[in-house]
Amino acid sequence: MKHATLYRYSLPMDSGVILRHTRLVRRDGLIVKLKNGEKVGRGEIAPLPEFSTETIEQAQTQIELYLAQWLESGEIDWESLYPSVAFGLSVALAELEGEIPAEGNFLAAPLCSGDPDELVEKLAELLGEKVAKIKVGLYEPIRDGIVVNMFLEILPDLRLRLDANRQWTPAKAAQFANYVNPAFRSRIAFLEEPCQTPEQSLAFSKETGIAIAWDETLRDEGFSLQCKTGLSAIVIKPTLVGSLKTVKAMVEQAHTLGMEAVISSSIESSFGLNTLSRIAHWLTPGTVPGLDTVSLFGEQLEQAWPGCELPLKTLTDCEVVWQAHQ
Ligand SMILES: O=C(O)CCC(=O)c1ccccc1C(=O)O
Ligand SMILES: [Mg+2]
Repeated sequence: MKHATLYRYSLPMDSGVILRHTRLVRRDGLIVKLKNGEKVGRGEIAPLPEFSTETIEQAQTQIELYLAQWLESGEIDWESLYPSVAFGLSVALAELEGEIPAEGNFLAAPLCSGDPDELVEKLAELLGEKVAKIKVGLYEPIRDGIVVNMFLEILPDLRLRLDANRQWTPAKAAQFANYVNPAFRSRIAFLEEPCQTPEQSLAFSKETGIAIAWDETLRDEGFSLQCKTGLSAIVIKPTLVGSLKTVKAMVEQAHTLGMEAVISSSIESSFGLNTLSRIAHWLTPGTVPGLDTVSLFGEQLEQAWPGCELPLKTLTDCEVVWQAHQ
């Protein structure tokens, strides 16, 4: 007997979470639970406002339709699924078959504001590679350059991931680089999306010697991954990209081209982050994932993130919005 249950959650966020131009006050998402005999599999469907093309309402309507089809025939037309639905459903099906190893990689690269004391404290606790992520592009590029240079100067074993989310013109990107000592630039593991277009970002990397990474570019219409001078990594957000099969293909393609592939959070709940840490350990075992987002929440869901002491809501506390069996 097959059984499907869809839970809807709504978790409070920490006050300061801003996504592009929207304050994220609550995080809404779905947990799909599949049962087939004694086997159980669960996945999270959580389109991210300002980044996903689909809304939570559209995702819920679609998964309800596809769960009915799964119960009836088991057939799924993956091409027509929204990325967040494809990812969550593919995880639940993979979990049914025990395909995703239980062990997770919880050594997430700490996401830092610009407070040196906070970063020094977080890094002291880090086991493994001392790599941290700093968002740039929110203030003047000169300030960003001074802050990044300071971190690299005071912490000689630190490597930094930076992320400008395509905020800079070429001139602003050059201003930023001018304040980063050339001797330190090799410890910038990559700068995600420095400029408004991929072409400008590649030119920036060639001019400054600072390695870059694709994040938003992976989701541009008609994108295909190619080896480029200065392009050292891709940052894969499974909730924004699609099914596990699609994610695995992207990781394998990046590795074949000699690039790093980073499994990255789309601000899923602690339940979803636990799943992503297992996928990261499974598909990208030599790479620190970008999953340090649980502290953006006011509450955890079903599975706590290691070391996080936020209150834990269980699935039984969530609303069942759809269920059926065959
Ligand atoms: O990648 C990480 O380390 C954390 C995830 C992250 O930075 C992020 C989270 C939500 C939306 C966009 C981004 C981003 O990488 O641009
Ligand atoms: Mg990014």
